[in-house]
Amino acid sequence: MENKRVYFFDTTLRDGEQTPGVNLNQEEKVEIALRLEKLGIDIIEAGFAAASPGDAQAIRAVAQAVSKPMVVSLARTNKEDIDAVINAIGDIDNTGIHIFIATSPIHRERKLGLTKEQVVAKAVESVSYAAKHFKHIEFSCEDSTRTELDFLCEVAEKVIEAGATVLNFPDTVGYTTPEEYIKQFQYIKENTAGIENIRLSCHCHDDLGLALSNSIAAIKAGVTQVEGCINGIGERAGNVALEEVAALLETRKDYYHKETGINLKEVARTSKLVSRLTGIAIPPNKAVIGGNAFAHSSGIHQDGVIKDKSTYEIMKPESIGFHETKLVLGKLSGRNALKKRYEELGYFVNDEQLREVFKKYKDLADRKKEIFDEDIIALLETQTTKEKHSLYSFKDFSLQILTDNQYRAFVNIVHSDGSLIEGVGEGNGPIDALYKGIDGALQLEDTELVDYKINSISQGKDSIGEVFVKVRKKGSLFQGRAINVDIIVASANAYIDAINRLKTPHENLSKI
Ligand SMILES: CC(=O)SCCNC(=O)CCNC(=O)[C@H](O)C(C)(C)COP(=O)(O)OP(=O)(O)OC[C@H]1O[C@@H](n2cnc3c(N)ncnc32)[C@H](O)[C@@H]1OP(=O)(O)O
Ligand SMILES: CC(C)C(=O)C(=O)O
Ligand SMILES: [Mg+2]
Repeated sequence: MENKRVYFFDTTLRDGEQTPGVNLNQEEKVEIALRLEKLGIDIIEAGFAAASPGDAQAIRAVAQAVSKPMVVSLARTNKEDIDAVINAIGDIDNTGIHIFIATSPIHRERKLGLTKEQVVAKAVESVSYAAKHFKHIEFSCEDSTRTELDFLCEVAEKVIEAGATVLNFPDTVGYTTPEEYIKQFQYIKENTAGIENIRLSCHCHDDLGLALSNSIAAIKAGVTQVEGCINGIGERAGNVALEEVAALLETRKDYYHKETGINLKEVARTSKLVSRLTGIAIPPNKAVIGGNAFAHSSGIHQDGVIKDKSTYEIMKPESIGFHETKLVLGKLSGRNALKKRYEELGYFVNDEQLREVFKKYKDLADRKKEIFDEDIIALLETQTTKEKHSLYSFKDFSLQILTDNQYRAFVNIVHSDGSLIEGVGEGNGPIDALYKGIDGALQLEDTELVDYKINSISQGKDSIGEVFVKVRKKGSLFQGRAINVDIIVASANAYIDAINRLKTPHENLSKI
């Protein structure tokens, strides 16, 4: 009967630590291991005991800290490395060893300087020695995918005889293809005596972006253990991301018919922890765990998701521990997404308001990369303010630089009856010139600007500027407010907003 259970072997603490720049101390390894236990990982490779006394201690600490997963350490085919593992964890229950040697011609000849016979001899000798101390012995033929198939079978057969219980055939340099990897496993299964009693394992690197495809191909070929790292970290382009394998087997259970021990709800938490402790950021577009994995930004997709999430989501964000689907507002969003976001923020807009605010929204989105909640609230608030006070509206302006700080502004304002009013003003800086131009256009002789404030409403250098002004006329104060990505336009609109209020006296701020 086909074996349905796929065992998850996590090597975040060993191959993951081989990510350039990553260095995990004992406490960090234990913290990650405890999280991996919650995730439901079957085997944790906690390090390489011979690498340093600190790593040996960390492996021991991990083995003492977790109770369910088996803990193993990597070792080369020499007595010193194996002794380092025995000393680190040999006395702790539920531990094992992972011994490897490269088998490909390039590694044998150029790296190890060993013949095929010598490689076999080292493999057999080390496995036999380790078998005196461990029941669980994984053996890996490093660079298996560039190794002669018959030689792989020969090594496999000999280490099985010597006591290996798991055989791993790594695609060390991310070289194989799914079809080729399947054929490799089929060949090994058909031509290696004793292989039927052995757990077969795959270990895929992502140099050509095929780590997931190759791992899943291996599983299709009958492999029952998959090795990888959380967030796909690891040597060079990294290892297969285990969360991707788990999500794939779960989401396409209808196709693969496999069982795992993985609790997918722990994926997001585990991924964040590994990212934080390794310092390796998760790219936003990363499958399953990226910040955009459950974010929708285009109007047609957002509309579909509002109507039924399954239109564009094949997994539920909650099922892997994320909070919710995100509709990201931007240039490509439509009315339905904007309306929904307003509702979520507690603003209920009618169709007419939505039509009007949507025009402004698109205008803003053309100029601004990211639209934040503050932006759209501000759009709505100026919209409703404008609906109330609209005697004058600002049309446009142009500026001339005269000398140093001296500017001349040409201002066009539209009266509610449709007539155009022009004004020219000179001042100290662009805003002063602009305001003098507005004063000139509207003949505001007895008004005085008493306050001017500018804030950035949202985030980023293209954020919206919010301008507040206070204008005094005959002892009364009138406030104006406006927003725009262009702070000069915001300044003009805020001033005209105050003037509009001034022309409707019951809206004044205070009597002084
Ligand atoms: C595919 C993989 O990811 S394999 C795991 C890779 N991980 C690591 O290397 C991290 C930990 N490594 C280390 O800390 C160090 O490399 C150590 C402590 C293990 C060894 O350090 P050193 O003794 O200084 O050797 P160095 O790293 O320079 O060279 C590796 C040696 O191991 C030999 N070697 C490599 N693989 C094996 C193997 N599987 N079995 C036996 N010998 C091996 C190499 O031929 C080389 O031998 P040489 O010194 O006789 O030329
Ligand atoms: C040690 C082995 C399993 C390895 O990491 C590889 O071959 O990539
Ligand atoms: Mg590796």
